[in-house]
Amino acid sequence: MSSDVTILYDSIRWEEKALLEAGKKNNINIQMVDCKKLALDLEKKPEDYGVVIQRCVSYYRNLHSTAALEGLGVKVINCLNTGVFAGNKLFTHMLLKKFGVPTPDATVAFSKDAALEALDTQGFPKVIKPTVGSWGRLISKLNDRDAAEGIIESREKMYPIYQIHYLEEFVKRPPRDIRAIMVGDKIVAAIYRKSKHWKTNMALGGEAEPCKVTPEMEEMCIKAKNAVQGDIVGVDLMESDEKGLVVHEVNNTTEYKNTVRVCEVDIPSLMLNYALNIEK
Ligand SMILES: Nc1ncnc2c1ncn2[C@@H]1O[C@H](COP(=O)(O)OP(=O)(O)OP(=O)(O)O)[C@@H](O)[C@H]1O
Repeated sequence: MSSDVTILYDSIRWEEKALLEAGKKNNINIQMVDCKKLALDLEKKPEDYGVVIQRCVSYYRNLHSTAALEGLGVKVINCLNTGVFAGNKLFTHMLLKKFGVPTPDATVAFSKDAALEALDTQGFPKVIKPTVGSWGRLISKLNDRDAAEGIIESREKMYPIYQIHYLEEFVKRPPRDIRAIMVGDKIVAAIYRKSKHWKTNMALGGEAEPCKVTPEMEEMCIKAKNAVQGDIVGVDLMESDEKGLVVHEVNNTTEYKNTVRVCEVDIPSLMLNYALNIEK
């Protein structure tokens, strides 16, 4: 079967089902491909993919299947560079700075001792994040040296990626952050993620409310998307008491279920139409 758009997934969430439904509704010829069942002959371009919308949850599967398909000449949204850049909080931080997008101040340290020394100098609280990860996992607030010592020591026993100690200023802000969904150069919808916990992720029990898009927010999100060379991304922002809006993350395989629910915008149709119209 040849298709106009391929949805590449490794687990079917609400978002992937919604893309399939939107394809039917808009008469777009789409196919769903389970990446776990895929074996790509790297010597031969697959004929029938059309534009691929990359939806794999697994970081490694996502990155490597994008690399293979893009290398074979298939257009993938988002591209490999976006997977690499947006998939890593340190890489994103450097690019946001380069493109003039306000972002929380950060320090990267390459050993426990160096991290603790930086914390002793800069003070507390700080937020420590794995450079690769999502849903708020393994992100901790370091309130004092005792907490920092324990958390950083346990990270030293984990996979090498967790030994890259990425430390952010703790941003004082209202008890919420913002997720803005960008399709091309437009924020198609945005939500506040409110929570009693300092981590406002939906996966950790945050609640969604519609957020009004301002020109300032849109301009900042376009820059953030371009910084990581993205097409369809979720930009996460905080309203810092000191600095105003700051971008803390760009998601290259963004979830949008709650944004659709509270904003009533047909994001899956907008995504498919964008994919169809993109220059191949
Ligand atoms: N520097 C910070 N200061 C204060 N709060 C922060 C800071 N960084 C993140 N947070 C809070 O912690 C939450 C998780 O952080 P972040 O978005 O970086 O993690 P994540 O694992 O990539 O989550 P997701 O993939 O769901 O966006 C944010 O939604 C925000 O509420």
